Amino acid sequence: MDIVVFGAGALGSLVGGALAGKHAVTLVGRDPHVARIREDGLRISGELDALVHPEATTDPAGLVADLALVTVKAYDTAEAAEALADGDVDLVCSLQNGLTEGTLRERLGDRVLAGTATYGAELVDPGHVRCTGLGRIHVGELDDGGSDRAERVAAAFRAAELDCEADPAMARRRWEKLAVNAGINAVTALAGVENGALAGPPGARTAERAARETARVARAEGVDLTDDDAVTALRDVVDETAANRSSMYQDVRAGRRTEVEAINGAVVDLGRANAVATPTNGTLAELVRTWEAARDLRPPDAD
Ligand SMILES: NC(=O)C1=CN([C@@H]2O[C@H](COP(=O)(O)OP(=O)(O)OC[C@H]3O[C@@H](n4cnc5c(N)ncnc54)[C@H](OP(=O)(O)O)[C@@H]3O)[C@@H](O)[C@H]2O)C=CC1
Ligand SMILES: CC(C)(CO)C(=O)C(=O)O
Repeated sequence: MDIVVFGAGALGSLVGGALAGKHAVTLVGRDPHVARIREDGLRISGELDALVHPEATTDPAGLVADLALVTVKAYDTAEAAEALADGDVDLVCSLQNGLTEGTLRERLGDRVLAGTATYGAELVDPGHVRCTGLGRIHVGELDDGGSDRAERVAAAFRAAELDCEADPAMARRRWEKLAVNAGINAVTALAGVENGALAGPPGARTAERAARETARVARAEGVDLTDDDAVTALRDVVDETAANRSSMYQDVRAGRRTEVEAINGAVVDLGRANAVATPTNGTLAELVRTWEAARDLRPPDAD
């Protein structure tokens, strides 16, 4: 399968590098990371160990592939969609956090599949990505149901020894992941703690309130996700990734813009549209925005 990975940062390099052992992979990213890959290959360390030689480019124009994986940060999704629309890709699958598939579908139509990833990845140096935790990738149709094309994508991932399955209930899966991220990411980023610090009070209280709010918004959107489902998923991830720093914590430590708008901000926006109160997500979003604003990391049109 010819695969383009659009956004060869941490997650894109890990997944794209793993796929490169079995498929023709092109990573689309930035220098110096791309330049190093072209010179010496891509080193994968940590829970996975490989040296692979995928194609790599900084030029997003004219991409041709059977499958394009989208692994840019949520706030770069529209730009990724625009670049892919100018190319010739049969299928597009997001592995991003946040409900980004709508933005992709607006520009790319029904070529877009939904996806979630719980592998942990950190970019160590140009040309070197570390797998900080094994996880699972789920792919499927945005509006649920079985899907031959999702099965083909999952089989291609499994052929490269990635843990992946096609999920006929991706709407629930995406909202469950959003509830987990709404609970973990902002709390760990603001408190400066690893995920395991949310295993008990006081952190667990805030995280679980945010997850429950997200489940209520999911149900208002027609997705069958109970409060208990959301809290159980949160607790499972806290346990499984206890030593991990969440991606938002990593962004804060690095002084980078976060994905708060696609996570807690999205819960608040969709809650407002459905008359569902989301006070905890609202407070978490405002606190992260305050941190971003103090460092001039907010987009120009942000309030
Ligand atoms: N890292 C992880 O463990 C996990 C990440 N995720 C999700 O996956 C997504 C990606 O996360 P992560 O890999 O950590 O983020 P990174 O910032 O490491 O990777 C994104 C990369 O895409 C690049 N990029 C953005 N736009 C373009 C463009 N137009 N052309 C070329 N390159 C571009 C970025 O470059 P630049 O910064 O210079 O714009 C960056 O290198 C996020 O939604 C995240 O929440 C989900 C699960 C786990
Ligand atoms: C599941 C979790 C919280 C693991 O850290 C994640 O997806 C992230 O850090 O963005």
